[in-house]
Amino acid sequence: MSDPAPLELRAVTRRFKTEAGALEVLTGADLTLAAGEIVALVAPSGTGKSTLLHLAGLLERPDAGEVFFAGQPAGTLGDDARTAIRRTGIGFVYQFHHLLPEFSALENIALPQMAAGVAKSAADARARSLLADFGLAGREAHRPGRLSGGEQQRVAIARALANRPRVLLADEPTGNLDVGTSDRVFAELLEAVRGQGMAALIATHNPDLARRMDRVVTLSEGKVVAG
Ligand SMILES: Nc1ncnc2c1ncn2[C@@H]1O[C@H](COP(=O)(O)OP(=O)(O)OP(=O)(O)O)[C@@H](O)[C@H]1O
Repeated sequence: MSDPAPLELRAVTRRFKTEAGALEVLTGADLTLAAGEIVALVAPSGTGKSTLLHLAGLLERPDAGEVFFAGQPAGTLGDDARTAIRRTGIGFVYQFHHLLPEFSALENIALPQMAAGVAKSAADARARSLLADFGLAGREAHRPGRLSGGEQQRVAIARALANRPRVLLADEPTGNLDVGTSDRVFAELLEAVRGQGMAALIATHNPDLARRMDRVVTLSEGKVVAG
């Protein structure tokens, strides 16, 4: 039998209570990420991209349907087991870097590894190597406030890759950068994801960036369809 997909959302539904009544944002949406596949999620504002990423990242539970992580139905797991998967199996990159301002670039990348049980010396070595990969050798001791926007986002990407997750989820990962910087940082992100053989789901409003991925999907009436 072939290995299970790194990530599969099967018939997931998510509804919210609003003043106007119940809003069903996802209505039985299906999406499978094959091993090593990089999928772009391009859909108009408010159609449920972040909601889908929150379900995929085990940050929220669907109201119906199931999310499978490496074949395991995540709905059957308790919060501690889901947190453990989030910590080591899934990397997250957001539009705004969300780095810890009081810690150095190196510490921001080493800390999530140590939280996952890696010894400090090994975590520091991996952080140094990732910073070098992203052209940031020499910036190890800088706090985020002393880095440019592009550099901050590179550190955030390096942090997401630090535990060698199977799956990367990103919500407008370069949406906060100017066009030229966004282009370069995005290329580096794709190269790193491909280099590690990870599967990725990346939401973007930028059609040029979407075209560089393996497949484009969109959201229509609460379902995932080809983009
Ligand atoms: N916690 C919540 N409570 C109520 N409504 C919510 C909640 N989260 C999201 N929504 C609603 O669900 C819909 C989809 O939101 P979501 O953030 O997933 O959209 P999006 O496609 O990511 O939008 P954008 O591109 O603007 O970030 C929106 O109408 C939003 O107002």
